[in-house]
Amino acid sequence: MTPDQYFPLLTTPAGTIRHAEAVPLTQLAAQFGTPTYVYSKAALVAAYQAYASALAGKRATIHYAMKTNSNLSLLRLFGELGAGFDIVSGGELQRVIAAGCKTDKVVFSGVGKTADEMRLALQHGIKCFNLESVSELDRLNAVAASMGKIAPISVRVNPDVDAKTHPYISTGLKENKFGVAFEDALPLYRKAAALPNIQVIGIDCHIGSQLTEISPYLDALDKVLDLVAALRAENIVLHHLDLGGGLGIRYQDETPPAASELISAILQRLEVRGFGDLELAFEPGRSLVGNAGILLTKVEYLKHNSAKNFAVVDAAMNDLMRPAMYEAFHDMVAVQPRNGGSSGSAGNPQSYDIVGPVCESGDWLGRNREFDLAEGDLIAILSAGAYGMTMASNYNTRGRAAEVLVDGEQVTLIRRRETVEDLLRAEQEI
Ligand SMILES: Cc1ncc(COP(=O)(O)O)c(C=O)c1O
Ligand SMILES: N[C@@H](CCCC[NH3+])C(=O)O
Repeated sequence: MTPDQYFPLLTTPAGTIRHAEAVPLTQLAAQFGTPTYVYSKAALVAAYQAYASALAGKRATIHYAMKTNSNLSLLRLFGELGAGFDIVSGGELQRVIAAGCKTDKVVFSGVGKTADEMRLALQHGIKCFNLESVSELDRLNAVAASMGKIAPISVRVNPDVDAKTHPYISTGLKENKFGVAFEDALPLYRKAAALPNIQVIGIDCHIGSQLTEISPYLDALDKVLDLVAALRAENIVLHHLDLGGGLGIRYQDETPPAASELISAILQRLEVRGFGDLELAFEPGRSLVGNAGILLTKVEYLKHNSAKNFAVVDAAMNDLMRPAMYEAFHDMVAVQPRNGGSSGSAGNPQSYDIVGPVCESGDWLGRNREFDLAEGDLIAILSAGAYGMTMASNYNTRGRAAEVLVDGEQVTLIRRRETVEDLLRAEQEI
């Protein structure tokens, strides 16, 4: 796997500077500073089109799971391409509105929806609430009644299948907090169908994230279809089937199926089981943005002791949480490889731990990486478009990174770097 297969990272003909599309990363660092998230419009569009073309001719909606990366410019781009959104908070709905996107293709997931969030979603006429408990159903019915509205719902079913992913990002097992246990779903639907301010419209299932195999999807689908059939027998007819998100990407050596392979396997199973007529919904996140983004960072210091070589960079766990949180692997490349080496390892390579300036031993971004480095060098951390900026924090009073969108030769700053004034403002207002 070469870096260009993760992200359109190009090398100049002279082999000296990596580019994001047509723009040298050195130029972006000089213009916007570091750390900076850089996204490729071409990569975003290609990832979306992979789903859209696999679903061409079908009644289906792609709801971008915006928790993955909720920058307004990305939302606008996906909205223009035809996407709806999967949200998990009222704040995310306000982002959809701020981006100028339609709210009638929004599905609302999450185990803890507040009454205020329900009200906001009902005011804006979202497509569907993906319900995760019986208490939530009662609350939604009451909120909708108080507004004189009917709330459209799906039940998010927890099919108890092993998604074969990291335990922290598996959501479809009994012990996970998500969804309604398979055996409780039918009674919940019966109850929902009888409530005056609820309209049953669909069924939903999301079994986890960073899935690299098709079989767990099909196992979940089979169980969900059993429920659809049981509901039909009781005259509870569903209009759509939402299979969630979860498709993995390649960070290192994973071999996830392409979106087209996953979708064709799902469509085939639906046909075989006699449910080819169901309208479909998907909630992809990571597979749309993960490999469309990098985090550009600068080496501040090289530090050596008898056990380790450290490259202290200006990005940290507060910018990219995934290594600290899940021991996740993110590949890295030198922006100006020395001596023509692709990762900067051709001259005097050494094994480095790439660490940030935050006061935690867990503040590392990569371990035992071969690099030929000097202080001041730039490193591109790959596969950083998903769950990067959205999980960033201000720990150590560090302003969050800038975000830049590249489209060919065109560069747009889509979020400026946070200043300390930004961080102090809410406290000084009191
Ligand atoms: C309900 C729901 N839908 C969609 C997603 C998107 O998942 P992914 O980024 O793995 O595609 C998530 C996150 O795992 C989720 O919780
Ligand atoms: N935040 C996780 C994925 C969580 C998925 C949310 N349901 C990650 O970085 O991989």
